[in-house]
Amino acid sequence: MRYLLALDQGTTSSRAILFTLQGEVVAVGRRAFRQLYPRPGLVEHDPWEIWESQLLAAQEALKAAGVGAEEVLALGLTNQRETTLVWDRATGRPLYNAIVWQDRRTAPLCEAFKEKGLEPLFRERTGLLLDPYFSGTKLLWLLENVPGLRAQAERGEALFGTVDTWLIWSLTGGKVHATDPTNASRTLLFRLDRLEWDGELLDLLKVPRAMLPEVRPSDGDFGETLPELFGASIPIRGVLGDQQAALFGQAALLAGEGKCTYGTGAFLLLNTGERAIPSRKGLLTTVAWSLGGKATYALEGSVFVAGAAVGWLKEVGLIAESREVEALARSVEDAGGVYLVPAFTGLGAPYWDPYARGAILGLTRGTTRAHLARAALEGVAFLVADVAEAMAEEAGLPLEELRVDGGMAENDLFLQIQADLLGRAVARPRVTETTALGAALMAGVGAGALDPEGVRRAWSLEARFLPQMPEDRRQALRRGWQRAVGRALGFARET
Ligand SMILES: Nc1ncnc2c1ncn2[C@@H]1O[C@H](COP(=O)(O)OP(=O)(O)O)[C@@H](O)[C@H]1O
Ligand SMILES: O=P(O)(O)OC[C@H](O)CO
Repeated sequence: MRYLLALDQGTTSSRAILFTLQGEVVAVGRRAFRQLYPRPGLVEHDPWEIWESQLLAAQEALKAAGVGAEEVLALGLTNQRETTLVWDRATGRPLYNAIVWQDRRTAPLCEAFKEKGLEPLFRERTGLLLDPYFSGTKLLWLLENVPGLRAQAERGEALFGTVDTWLIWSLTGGKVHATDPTNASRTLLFRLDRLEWDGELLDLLKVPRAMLPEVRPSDGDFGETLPELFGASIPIRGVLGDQQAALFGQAALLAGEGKCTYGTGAFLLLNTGERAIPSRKGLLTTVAWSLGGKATYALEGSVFVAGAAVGWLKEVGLIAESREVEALARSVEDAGGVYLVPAFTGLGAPYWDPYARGAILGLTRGTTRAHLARAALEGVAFLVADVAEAMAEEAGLPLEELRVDGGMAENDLFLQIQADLLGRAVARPRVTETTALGAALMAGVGAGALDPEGVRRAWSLEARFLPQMPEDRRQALRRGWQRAVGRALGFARET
């Protein structure tokens, strides 16, 4: 029993990593799946593709390591959050595509709730805002638009889940319908202080209670995988949302410690300990994890587009591969006065405008591909700097150093830009798959083989980026950025 298996179901790929109990990577499996964009602003995944890609990735990791399932102590599961699924209890058949966290279709629904003055109630109970990002209005949309779904849900025949719940259901062959508080805390249906579904919010969003999963602690018992999947059954002992898993995997275990993960989006989380700190500056209050039923909270700044901006550069043919962006952006000293606001799916923290759209400003005849590439990297770094500033003011806990991970954190130039625009050090650990590491370590804790100190021991520094930009230059750039954001806000409202 020497291994922990992490399943990391992300927005663009499903990964599985086999770790030793000390948090060393043994083998990796990875499968991409399709992104479905039925109309501008809509983003869906096929639930079967989520499941199949995740299963194949896990089988691939075990095979690559030459390790049998009976040697795996426990499985930890982590996932893209908020993405909303519904399926049939009897057959396990999905009743619609998964509506992805980036999807903006419920902007009008959110607006209607806001007009009724309900945002303060949602904010106080759930720590969230009324934005299409979260599961609650996506589920309401499904209940109102999928023929027959509401009646099925009321009879307990249709189930709701975020991606963790869908995968636990699939892994256990439909025996377990459960989630954990970190995932539940992203639905707009869950009370932060009591760690339970909120009856009043369920009524407002007209969600039948019978379709909701049971909420178990992040280090709880989530059943066992079907033996035929991996050759023997593996206990599922850790479940948490991917950003919270990265916070755990970055060993940000104490209040005042934080991290930013740059995957498809960028998510800055600050551990606030036992205190759930309400935000007035566009941050979210969320559950970091619950260990043995005791919750640790976090403040979160959610930036919807990070690596996805680099993905877009690829789609429009400016680069052939994501990693090429670094050399291209490095070939110029600065962005030449160009600002790229990556509001492709609206803006999240701290602006929260589902009608914002991407914008490129400051173009001249001298603007080159390289300037655009650099402006894309800077746009992400500016948004994270906006979030970090709000966070420092609100929590009264200034981040001394930002721990970073995720696909985009492989890019040294980007991390230097981030340190410069933040005016703070940025630290990259040796294991950058911290999301998977966090899930594996949580499973180790759930299985009784590790304590949180073991998590701290698993972290080590690989590189540190120190701010080098003069303060007056930083301020001037950030003022230019604010002007550019002002132009992007509200752009899609008319359409
Ligand atoms: N060298 C790089 N520079 C900038 N962005 C990169 C680089 N390598 C990968 N990315 C971006 O990182 C993202 C993938 O990161 P990952 O952590 O795997 O995301 P997710 O978990 O959201 O699927 C992609 O959007 C990709 O464009
Ligand atoms: O798939 P990622 O890593 O971009 O994470 C997605 C977030 O969980 C969305 O809230």
